[in-house]
Amino acid sequence: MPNQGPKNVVELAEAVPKNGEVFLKWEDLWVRASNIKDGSKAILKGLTGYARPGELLAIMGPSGCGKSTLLDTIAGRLRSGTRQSGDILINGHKQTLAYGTFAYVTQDDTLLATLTVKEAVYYSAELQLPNSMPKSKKKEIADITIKEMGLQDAMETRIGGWSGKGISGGQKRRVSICMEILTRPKLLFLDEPTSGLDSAASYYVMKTIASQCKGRTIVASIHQPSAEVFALFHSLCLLSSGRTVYFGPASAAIEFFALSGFPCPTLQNPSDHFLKTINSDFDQDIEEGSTGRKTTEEVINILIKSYRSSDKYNAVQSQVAEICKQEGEILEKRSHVSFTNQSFVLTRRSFVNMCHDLGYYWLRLAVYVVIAIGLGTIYYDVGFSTASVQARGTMLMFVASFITFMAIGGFPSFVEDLKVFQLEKLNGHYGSGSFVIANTLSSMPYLLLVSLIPGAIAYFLTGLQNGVEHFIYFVLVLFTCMMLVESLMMIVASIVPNFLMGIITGAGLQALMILSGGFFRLPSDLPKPFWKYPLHYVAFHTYAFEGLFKNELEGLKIQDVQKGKLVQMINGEDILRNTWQMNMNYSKWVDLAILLGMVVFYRLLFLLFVKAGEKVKPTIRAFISSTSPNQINTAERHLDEFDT
Ligand SMILES: Nc1ncnc2c1ncn2[C@@H]1O[C@H](COP(=O)(O)OP(=O)(O)OP(=O)(O)O)[C@@H](O)[C@H]1O
Repeated sequence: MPNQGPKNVVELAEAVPKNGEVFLKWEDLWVRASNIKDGSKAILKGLTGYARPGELLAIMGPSGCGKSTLLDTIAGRLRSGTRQSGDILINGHKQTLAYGTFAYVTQDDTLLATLTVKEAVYYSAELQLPNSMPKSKKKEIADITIKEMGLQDAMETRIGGWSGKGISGGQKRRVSICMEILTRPKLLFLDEPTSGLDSAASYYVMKTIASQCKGRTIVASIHQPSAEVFALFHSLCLLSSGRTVYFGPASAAIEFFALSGFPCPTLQNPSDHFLKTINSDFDQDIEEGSTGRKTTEEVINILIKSYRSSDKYNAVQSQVAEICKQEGEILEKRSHVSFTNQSFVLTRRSFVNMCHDLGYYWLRLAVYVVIAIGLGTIYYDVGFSTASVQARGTMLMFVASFITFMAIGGFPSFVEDLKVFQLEKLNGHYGSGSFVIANTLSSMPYLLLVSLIPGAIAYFLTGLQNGVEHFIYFVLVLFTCMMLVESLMMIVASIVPNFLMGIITGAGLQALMILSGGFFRLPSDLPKPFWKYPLHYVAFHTYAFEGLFKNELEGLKIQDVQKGKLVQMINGEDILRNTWQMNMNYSKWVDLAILLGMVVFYRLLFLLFVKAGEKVKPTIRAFISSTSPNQINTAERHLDEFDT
């Protein structure tokens, strides 16, 4: 049975710290969106309503009527490009919803495709449930929640996504809900929790959600609920083009429509009737009692007028005034799992994800092995003649630039990771620092493998300088360069929103760095502005070429043979200085140290960009809400009111 009944819910409620109940009210809420193409338009037009503990409030309306915008606005996560005005009070106070005081299930399912349902929920439980709770208890809560969402049969199935088929869309929806209700939040927002679910699954999911209402405030936007699901709602907020058509007890909506002249036909699902009546996207005339047919726009206006003159409207106003008077507790931010624990759990999760995802490293390993064999056969046993100097140089250049360049191949997988991170960060599960640490640590063993195996094949087939130290140095430079390319791509991903544009940008940046690295044009021949200063010194390829060349030629004697006779032995150091114009004032280890320093710098830069985004967005939001009464100016209001 998917629903384990209220017993488990009560047990779980006791397992998490008890917070106070949450009363939410919004009054005269206006939201306008501005974009270059359409100019400025009102999305929400003077909405007033409330949500109370112990109740499930459903926001319904045709597609595009503003359901998600209303949820986002009351949850304090309105997207950029929008302005709002009006009051939103939580327990009678203007307060920002902090971590642990609420949960938000978004409309899109952003999940790690390679994890199984069980893994995804277990890791989420470890990340969200308090440090003090034993691991066994966290697992128990995760198991119960999985069962409540009817996912017990899919526990061992991969979630799946762009890289392969996994659970169904409806099951993904349930996994997303599952992960957000693990902490049994006092305030829960759900944006279309039943989209993609069949009618039975919708019913069970909504029944589970409704069964958790005790002491909790739940607001859900919903499309087309069945009659059985509709019966689970306590209150209904019906919207049309950002205006309230009805707000009040869900059970009284049928009567309201009937009294307004649009009775629900017998045997018709009430929610179907409501949505059909107020959907102006397909302007069909609607029969109204004895007065004949009306356009949908006319019908909506009749309903809005009818609502504003009804006792339901007055009841909402007095309920809102009542809630305003109750000065309840300020919601306390729940403490996060410790930073060390977050990093540890995320590292494990990321390691498993990388292992399961063929595209992250395994495919790259296979391609690198093929390329390494190719390199090894082309430069097979390169020898010690003067001709070998050029061969060694081009072979090392290929390794330092083109092999590392292909580390870009992991970008699509990283972009998927980043989406999950951004959502979980928004929901407050963990911070950017632990994500960066986890991603760095989990990728290291794979990068080492990807550098070691193909590196060894290419190194020994080519017959590069003998000695363990030389080989280890070669692998370390390859490993560090790959980390650098990955770090560079992380920075690109945090700035460029689109994955194709990200690949093009990352490839372009690397091409510029390869050009200025001192191989294709010797350092002294590089044009001074830009190519030499600063690019030659900024490009990591400069230090990679320098380190690998020094590693190969220092201590090596090159035989200058002419007409079968050995004319002279040339010192590798002389070749480095005179032919390749290498800076010999410092050792190859300094080059490696510079490369490692760059890895740290790039990762910190990524963290900074993510943090900057984190800081800027709330500041903008705070600015919007602090100046909210004047944000939508009077002229705009008049225009919108005229519209309504
Ligand atoms: N930031 C924005 N900029 C411009 N327009 C926006 C913005 N956010 C929302 N809109 C527009 O506002 C309207 C309402 O959007 P919203 O996502 O709230 O609708 P919805 O009722 O949740 O729709 P659906 O049921 O299809 O998800 C839509 O026409 C949408 O295009």
